[in-house]
Formats: sequence, structure tokens, C-alpha cells
Amino acid sequence: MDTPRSMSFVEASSQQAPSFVVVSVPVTIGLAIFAVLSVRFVVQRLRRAYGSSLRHVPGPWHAKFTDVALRYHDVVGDRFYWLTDLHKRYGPYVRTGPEEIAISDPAAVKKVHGLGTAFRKQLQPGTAFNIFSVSDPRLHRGRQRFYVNAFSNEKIKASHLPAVRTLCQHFIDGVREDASNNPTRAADMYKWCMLFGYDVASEVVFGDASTNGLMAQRKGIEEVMMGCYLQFQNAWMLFSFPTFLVARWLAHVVPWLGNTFATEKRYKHYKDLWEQTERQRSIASKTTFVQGAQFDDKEGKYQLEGGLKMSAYDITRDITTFLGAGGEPIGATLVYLLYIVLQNTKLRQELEAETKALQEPFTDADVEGKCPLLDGTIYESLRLFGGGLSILPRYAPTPQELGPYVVPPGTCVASHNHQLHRNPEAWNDPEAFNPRRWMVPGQSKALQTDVFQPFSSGARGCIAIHLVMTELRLFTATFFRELPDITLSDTVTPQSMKVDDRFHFAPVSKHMEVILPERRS
Ligand code: HEM
Repeated sequence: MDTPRSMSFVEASSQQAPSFVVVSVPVTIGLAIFAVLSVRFVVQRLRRAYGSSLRHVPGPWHAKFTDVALRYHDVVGDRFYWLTDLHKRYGPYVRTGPEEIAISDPAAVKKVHGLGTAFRKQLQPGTAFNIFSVSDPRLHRGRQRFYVNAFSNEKIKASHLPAVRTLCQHFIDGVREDASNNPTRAADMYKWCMLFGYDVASEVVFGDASTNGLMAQRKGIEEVMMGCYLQFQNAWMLFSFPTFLVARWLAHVVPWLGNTFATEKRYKHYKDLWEQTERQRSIASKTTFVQGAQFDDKEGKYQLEGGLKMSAYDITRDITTFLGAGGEPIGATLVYLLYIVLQNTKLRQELEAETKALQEPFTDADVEGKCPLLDGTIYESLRLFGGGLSILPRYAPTPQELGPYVVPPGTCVASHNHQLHRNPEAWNDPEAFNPRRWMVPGQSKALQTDVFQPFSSGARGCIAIHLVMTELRLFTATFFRELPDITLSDTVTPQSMKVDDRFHFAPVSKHMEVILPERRS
């Protein structure tokens, strides 16, 4: 019987040697590459952490190396609370990532946002190109000049005031209808405020929302175009790109994932509209912006008096912004205004008494400056819970001095109005909701100061300030006149109203029910 011959050491090693070489060379090369990349990664991280002038900006230790904490808080939607805490601990300048800082120092905010600033708007990934997102100041100026007249105080008052009043009435009718169909007489203010905000924005764009809007058609809140969903998707993209990709793929089979990871599906009907060339022309031609404009077939552009031009494609892109950036912040501001006032019976009753004195049919001119408590309530709501963008990221193309620091080019500088508006050096008892602070003689009510700028400031400030102030006044006056003795439902709690901070503010529960009293016959 043959027995296996034992190999000598020399034979064994000479037989194994070739296979050892074949396996080990790629592994060795792989390990070497991995080692080089790891070292490079670590060196880069250390250089970003300690080599940049941002090393002097205080902040949590991990922010020097990674922005994962910031991205996590964006996914969770509590950046507002996280930053409030960080500013309390570290002061008005906080490093929140290797290349990102948060600021709340009024002088720095002015330098970043004020007229003539060197800072540019930071484009968020996944954002469509439009008046809101465009970064290049020259391109932005062209677009802004095209629309500025449509949003002027004169134009808003002359063209849209009666429609806004009609929309206030649609709101009241809708709320009453919901309450009368509900045994507990409850109605959801979040839904109705969002519908109202969207309809007013749509009125300014298309001019027909008072007859053909979401409220008139009794449509649901799912029709409101909301930037918060897009922001949620972007937050996931930045926090964990692989998770985002997998979830996006899974959204084909698990439809509810599409709400977060494929938001374009949510607005499919809008997306289709924007993408068909022929329809862009027809959509643009229905907007109020091109009334009186000439369409130049050769250039494919609308031309306004004075020579300002814009293509139908660009107009349709900007409509998305006006509807998205228009409806949601109004809805959110109003929801929090009602939430705060309805917790305070005395303030509610005072507002009811003040607005009862208005003579029907009243206009904005009857309310503006003539209802001081109502005015103070609106300003105070804008200060503490203005639903506008909470994060205003900018970047510096060249090194810039900000307070005691030098910010290297490319750094994301994010100012947060809500921190600015809670600055204890500018506001007495900053966390207290006190409408009367606005009634003190000499108190400035300017909307774009260094310490109060709910609409931001400078060239990239909100284009719709006049519209917003008019609609806030008319809505609030109509609400407290027409719906007295409303109370908050038991379902409304500090927890349900916790701020969900993405793009705009919103209550985390996306509901705020109130109870209407029985109707007096
Ligand atoms: C309470 C209501 C509102 C608040 C607090 C608010 C606040 C703001 C803020 C803070 C910005 C600056 C964003 C940034 O710097 O990144 C902004 C920009 C903008 N808002 Fe508003 N907004 C409101 C309502 C509206 C409405 C009703 C519309 C339109 C119908 C609108 C259209 C825009 C547009 C187009 C921009 C971009 C302007 C540009 O970059 O030229 N906003 N808004």
C-alpha cells in the first residue's frame, strides 16, 4: 500500500512558494493601499481639524473632525434645540463641523447677510436651480429684478388684498365646517394654516386661488408643497449617503419610504408640469408675473417693460419656490402664533376685543398700526417662532474676518435667526412671549435690523415681506374676530408642538387641534 510520502522542508516550501506568492501579492498590495489611504485620511482630518484657522472657534471636540453630529441633528430635525444649547455653552461662534460654523453675533450676521456682502448663498445638494437657490449674485439679481415689482407693497395692496381677505374667509368657513362635522368640534389648525399659506402664495403667482385654490376645493394638506420633506431627504443624503441610496431603491417596493427618500414622487404632478417644454410656456403665461409682458419667440423669453427678460423655463422653476417657500413659513408662523395665544386666555380675549372693534368690510389699512396688541403679537411670533427658514447657510469665496476669527474660503457659515432673536443683550427676558415689548414708544419695528430679521436681510432677504405682513395682519384679525372662545384640544401638548426644524419650522406632530365652542343660534 502506498503511504503518503512525507515532504522535506525544501520540497514543501518550493511547492508552496508559487501559490503563496500568487495569493499574497494582491493582498499585500491591498493592505498597502489601505494603509496609505488610512494614513492620508487621518492626516487630512488632522490638517482640517488643527491646520485651519477654524481651530480657534470653540465647539464640541468632535466637530473638528466630523460633521456627523450636525448631520444627525438635521435628520432628527432638532438642530434648533442642539444649537441653542451649543450657543449657550460656547458663545456666539460655534464650530459645528470641520468646515462649518454657526453664528449668532449680530455684527457677524450683518457682515454675512448685509448688502454688499462677500458671502454667497450655499447651494444645498438636490436643490433645483431657481431664485431661491442660485448662488451667483449676477444671475440672482436678474431674476430678482424680474419679480420685484410683483411683490412690491403697491402691487400687493392694489392687486391681491381682496383675494387675501376672501382666503381668510375660506379659512374660517373650512374650520367651522370641520368642527361641525366632528362630534368633539375639533379642527386641525396645522392643516388649515398650511392650506391658507399655500393659497395666498398661489394667488400671487396665478391670481385665481380665491376661486380655485386648495381651500375652495376642500383639498387636503398633502397637496401643499412642502420644503420640509425635501430637506429631510437632503439631511439623510448628507448624514449617510449609502443609507439614502438603499432606502431610495427600497422605496420602489415600500411606498411609504418614498415620502422621505424619493420626495419627487410626492410632487410628481408638479414635476411633470415643470418638465414639459410646451407646458412650461403655458404655465408661465398664466402667472401674474408676465401680465403685460411680450413673448419673444426667437429668444423664447418674456420681456417686461424696461427690458427685463426671463424664459418660460426659468419662470416655471421659480414658481416652485414661490409656492414652496411661500406657503409653509406662513402656515408655520400662524400655527405657533395661535398655539401661544390660545394658551393665554387673557391675551386671547384682549385680541378678540381689539379686533371686534374693526368695522366690516375692513382692509389692511384699518388694521395696520391701529391694532397695537395684534401687531405686537405678530412681531413677537416672528421673533420667537417665525416659521421662515431657520438655517441660512452662506460660504465665503475668499478668507473673511468674522468677529475675532478668520474664516477660510469654502467654510459654511450658518446663521440662525432664532438664536439672534433670543440674544439676551438685545432682548429683555428673551424667551418670554411678550407682545407689549413692541408697544413701548421708541421700539423699532423695522423688519431688517441687526438684532431682528425674521426675513433675513440684504440682497437675499425674503422677496415677499409686504405680502407676508399683510396676510399675517388680515388673517390674525379675521381669526380672533370670527372665531372667539376657541380653546386648544387636549391633544396639543408641549411634546406635540416641539419644533421640527427642517427648512421651515413645524410642530413635530404635524397637527394642532382646537375646539370650537357650540355655535350660538
Ligand atoms: C412668515 C413668512 C415668511 C418668512 C418668515 C420668510 C422668511 C424668509 C427668509 C428668512 C428668507 C431668506 C432665506 C435665505 O437666506 O436662505 C426668505 C427668502 C425667500 N422667501 Fe420668504 N418668508 C416668508 C414667506 C414668503 C412668501 C409668502 C413667499 C412668496 C410667496 C416667500 C418667498 C421667498 C423667496 C422667493 C425667497 C428667496 C429670495 C432670494 O433669494 O432672492 N417667502 N424668506
